[in-house]
Amino acid sequence: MDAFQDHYPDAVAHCFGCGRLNAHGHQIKTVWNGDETVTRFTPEPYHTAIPGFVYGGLVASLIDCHSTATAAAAMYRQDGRGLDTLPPFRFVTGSLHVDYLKPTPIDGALEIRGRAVEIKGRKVVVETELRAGGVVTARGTVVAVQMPADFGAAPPAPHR
Ligand SMILES: CCCCCCCCCC(=O)SCCNC(=O)CCNC(=O)[C@H](O)C(C)(C)COP(=O)(O)OP(=O)(O)OC[C@H]1O[C@@H](n2cnc3c(N)ncnc32)[C@H](O)[C@@H]1OP(=O)(O)O
Repeated sequence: MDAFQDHYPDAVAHCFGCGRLNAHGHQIKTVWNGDETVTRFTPEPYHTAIPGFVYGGLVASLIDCHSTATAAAAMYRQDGRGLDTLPPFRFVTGSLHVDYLKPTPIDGALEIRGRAVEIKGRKVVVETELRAGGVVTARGTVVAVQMPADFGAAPPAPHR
């Protein structure tokens, strides 16, 4: 199944967390599962915080990009539009709140599930949980806001 991120226009496909055109990034892939959205991501050994456990910044990044993707998909769904129809919905993070409930083990796939709980104007609030081995280890709330027309007017920096 196509992921939401596979439909991001090239101009906004360079994000470190979710851009398919960022060779150094996480390139997460998110899909619908009923009313929820799901991303699966397997951390690498170098994503370590304390040996055996995932760096919290990675957890936040996964929740962030999963949630902005969920915001866009929820807006398309509300409008009854396909993910690649124009004009595209593009969301950036206005606010990212993460509660770290337990250490996240690094030795296996992580599952991130989210749900749009509010859609109002240009804003979508997304609640997201991250699980390791079926256990919720982090919970996030993201306020995603449709990207203003003048956002990201500069060309993307070249990747090295
Ligand atoms: C599809 C392609 C996407 C690819 C990229 C994925 C992105 C991945 C995640 C990121 O890393 S994005 C980069 C980090 N984020 C930023 O750099 C955003 C910087 N901030 C801004 O550009 C502006 O502050 C922002 C666009 C978020 C909001 O400014 P606006 O002037 O467009 O919003 P406005 O003030 O009109 O507020 C619209 C609604 O959002 C709400 N809002 C805005 N900022 C908020 C905030 N910080 N916290 C809570 N709510 C916020 C605001 O209250 C309001 O809600 P209500 O309609 O209910 O009143």
